[in-house]
Amino acid sequence: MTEHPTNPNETEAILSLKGVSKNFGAVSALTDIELDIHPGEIVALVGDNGAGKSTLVKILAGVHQPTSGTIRFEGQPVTMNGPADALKLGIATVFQDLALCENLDVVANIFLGQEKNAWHLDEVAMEVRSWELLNELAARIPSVREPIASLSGGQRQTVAIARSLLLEPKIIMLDEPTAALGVAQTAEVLNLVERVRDKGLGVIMISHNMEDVRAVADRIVVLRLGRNNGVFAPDASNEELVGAITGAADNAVSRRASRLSSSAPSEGARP
Ligand SMILES: Nc1ncnc2c1ncn2[C@@H]1O[C@H](COP(=O)(O)OP(=O)(O)OP(=O)(O)O)[C@@H](O)[C@H]1O
Repeated sequence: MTEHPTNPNETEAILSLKGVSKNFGAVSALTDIELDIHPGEIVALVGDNGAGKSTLVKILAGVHQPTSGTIRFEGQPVTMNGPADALKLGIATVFQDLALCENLDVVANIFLGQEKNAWHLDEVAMEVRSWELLNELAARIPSVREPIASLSGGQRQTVAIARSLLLEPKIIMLDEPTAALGVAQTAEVLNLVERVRDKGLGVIMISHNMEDVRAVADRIVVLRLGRNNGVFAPDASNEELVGAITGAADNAVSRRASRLSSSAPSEGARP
């Protein structure tokens, strides 16, 4: 893992959640979530199916509104009534489906949804900006005039990430960016995620792949049944992470946790 320039603990959080809950009717999808994201850090959000990861990402993307709790952006409490509000604040999201148009080329996809932008119809300016964004990510795209249909899974993810950087966000959320990618493409996308972090953005990455998470994350935040269930350093063992994710009652993880709770705080799990 590359060294990053700022120590998250010394910088103010860009995004800070306190006591965020979300109910869908009688279903409590999230309860009292606490989460801080600092500039220049990758926070992995992990949890089993139904743990609340997507709900949390949708709240931060402005798709859902929390039932209660406070979201602060750069210290100010904010309300996001829709995805446009999140984008305007500087929170970009790359959803798992990527939302790319197969038949359009890379430039058109990067500028998709920017129809009202002054430069939208300036083909040369758009192409130049597309190359800039891709070069910043050191992305390997053969031509920005290729239709998306001819690109690999990793290249598509790259285009979707480049597009999310167009509006110069401060936070980027990536939902399973390496799902369904092969080994080499996964490595390439993880390098890309690190470059986004090294630009000083706060990155939230949802993943089910603990190897990927440990490879790039600065902190691993576990959700279980809609609640915070521990924050781990990337050197946490698989056993610790799986224990927190599944809540396995009698295993090395729970025994370690009870041992730790009766002694001094440790560097490892902080449930
Ligand atoms: N629109 C909705 N209406 C009702 N319940 C919902 C809605 N969205 C999510 N839920 C419920 O909220 C809980 C959390 O779901 P969520 O999709 O956020 O979990 P997840 O961690 O993203 O799971 P997965 O890894 O399977 O995507 C689940 O019990 C789910 O059924």
